[in-house]
Amino acid sequence: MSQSIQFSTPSRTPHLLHLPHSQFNRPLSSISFRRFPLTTIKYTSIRASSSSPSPSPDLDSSSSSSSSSSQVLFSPNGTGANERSVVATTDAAGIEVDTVTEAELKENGFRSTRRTKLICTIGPATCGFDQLEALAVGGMNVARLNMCHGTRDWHRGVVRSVRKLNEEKGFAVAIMMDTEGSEIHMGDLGGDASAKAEDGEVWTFTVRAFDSSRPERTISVSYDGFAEDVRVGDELLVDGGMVRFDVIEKIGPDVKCLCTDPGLLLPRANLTFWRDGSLVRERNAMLPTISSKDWLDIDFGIAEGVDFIAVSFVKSAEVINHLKSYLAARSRGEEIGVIAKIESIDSLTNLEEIILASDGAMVARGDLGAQIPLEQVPAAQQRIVQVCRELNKPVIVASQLLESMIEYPTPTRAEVADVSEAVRQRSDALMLSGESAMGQFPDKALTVLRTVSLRIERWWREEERHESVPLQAIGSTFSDKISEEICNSAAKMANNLGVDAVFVYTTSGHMASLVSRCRPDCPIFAFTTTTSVRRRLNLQWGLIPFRLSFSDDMESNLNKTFSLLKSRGMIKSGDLVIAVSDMLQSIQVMNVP
Ligand SMILES: Nc1ncnc2c1ncn2[C@@H]1O[C@H](COP(=O)(O)OP(=O)(O)O)[C@@H](O)[C@H]1O
Ligand SMILES: C=C(OP(=O)(O)O)C(=O)O
Ligand SMILES: [K+]
Ligand SMILES: [Mg+2]
Repeated sequence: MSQSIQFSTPSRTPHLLHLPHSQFNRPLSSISFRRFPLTTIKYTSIRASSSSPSPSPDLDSSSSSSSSSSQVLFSPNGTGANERSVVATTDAAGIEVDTVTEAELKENGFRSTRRTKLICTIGPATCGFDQLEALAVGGMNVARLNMCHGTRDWHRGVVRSVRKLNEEKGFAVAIMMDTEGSEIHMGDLGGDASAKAEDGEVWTFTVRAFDSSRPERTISVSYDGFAEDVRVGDELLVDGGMVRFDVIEKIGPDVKCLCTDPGLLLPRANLTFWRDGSLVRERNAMLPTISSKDWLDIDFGIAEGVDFIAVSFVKSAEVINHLKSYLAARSRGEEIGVIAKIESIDSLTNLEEIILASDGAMVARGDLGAQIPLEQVPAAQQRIVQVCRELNKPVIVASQLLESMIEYPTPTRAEVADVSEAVRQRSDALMLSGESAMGQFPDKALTVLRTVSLRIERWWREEERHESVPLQAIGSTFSDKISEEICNSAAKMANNLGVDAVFVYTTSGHMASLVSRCRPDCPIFAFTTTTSVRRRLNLQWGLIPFRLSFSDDMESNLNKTFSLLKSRGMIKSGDLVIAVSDMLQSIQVMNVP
């Protein structure tokens, strides 16, 4: 027996309504001012136990709007080629689930699942198929490709391996392509892994390109205007201050610099120059956010079907809108999410409008810390996370989370505290950069993110620190407002009733994001109809995305889901579930039969 509230609209669920006037049978969208009487609140009860406990052809055929693959339920991190082939060949009802999630749900129950999502930058240390699989098994939700490094062929190889992993093992690892952007950076050191600059040495930074090997103590610079813009007396910072130089002389394309803070120069390291204590950024402001090379990379991303494009050095909402319309015109069908990287002063100035225009944001602390004083970075992080939460956009905290693990197998205590803080702020995702791209311990670094996330999330729940921050209303259409209210209520009910899980049935993924935004205590099982939406949902806090074909008949959907999940031991009779749906705009509370 379930208890339910349904917000019924005639266009969506005509069979639920008993409307007195024929005008009410007009589609919702065609009625402008008289929407309120159309929306009825209906208390009804649905028997969720009316069908057999195991999947049956009848159950599946009841979802008439579904595609022929309606029998297959994909979980977030699947495995089991055997089961897949059974499904493919017998067309029988089945479930595909990876050993990691399945074991987690079976052994420890719903509550044990990790809510914070994990992103790994893929590089030479992790680009092999087995290495990628190890990351997926270790909890990687999103693989990031930094187009600053590597060739397109190299990146294509990684994209295809991740896709193969998803197809063969049932994972839903999303791919995020990160643009190079046109800020100033060093060249690639002619193949050297690094170069050591010592105190008092004079180095040459030049806009000349080298045909053969790199001359001693010479660094090429990506930006042609460099020698022109820089002045004698300026301070030159590599990677926001990892190495420092004073500009002492300019000779044509060459700029002579005296090393004042020694350190390791890494290929393609970011360069900033400072004058009288302030960042010089006049010329940077004139560089395009998306360079011509970036546009080629974006075309590559569209062709390879990446899930997200992260835009480096965003300055305004305009560039995000521009890219989004480009993507809408080019990427037919499959949507690509645009993530704004907040890593410049301009992006902080225009934060709200940038985030509003984007599909998510990244706190890119590496470059941000080179553009604003380091002591301001934590407050900026807190603000970005908060604004994203308010505006319902996923937010990623990135860079140097476990930097020491590039070289060492265990993190510093300060790094663990930093990861904890990002989890405590309830950001959607944490990102590894060098730790997974070229570090010596990528799997161990991922394990640290996983275990720290789990522990801090548990602590949060044990302390019953339910959110007191009121979330502002964001829906613009009446239908969106209803969805938002349903999700807010569902999350509140879930906490108050101590339910085991919220189930959300969503086609676009929007309803799932609204539940995620409330950060309920229990995990959120998000059922969606396409693999691309399923992958995109994998970036958002608390969502365990499944692909499932479903109809607008919630009773049938619930019965089917219960059967499929029960048959694999992922839920059991008596578990308390709240189900919300965006087709029906309903909330139902029930025990699994
Ligand atoms: N595709 C790649 N190929 C080679 N090296 C890479 C790749 N991606 C990342 N790396 C290495 O990992 C380091 C850290 O990655 P990331 O933080 O994304 O880049 P950056 O240091 O340029 O901001 C890079 O400096 C680079 O040495
Ligand atoms: C994530 C960042 O960007 P990238 O690694 O591309 O410089 C950053 O600057 O923190
Ligand atoms: K980048
Ligand atoms: Mg950056």
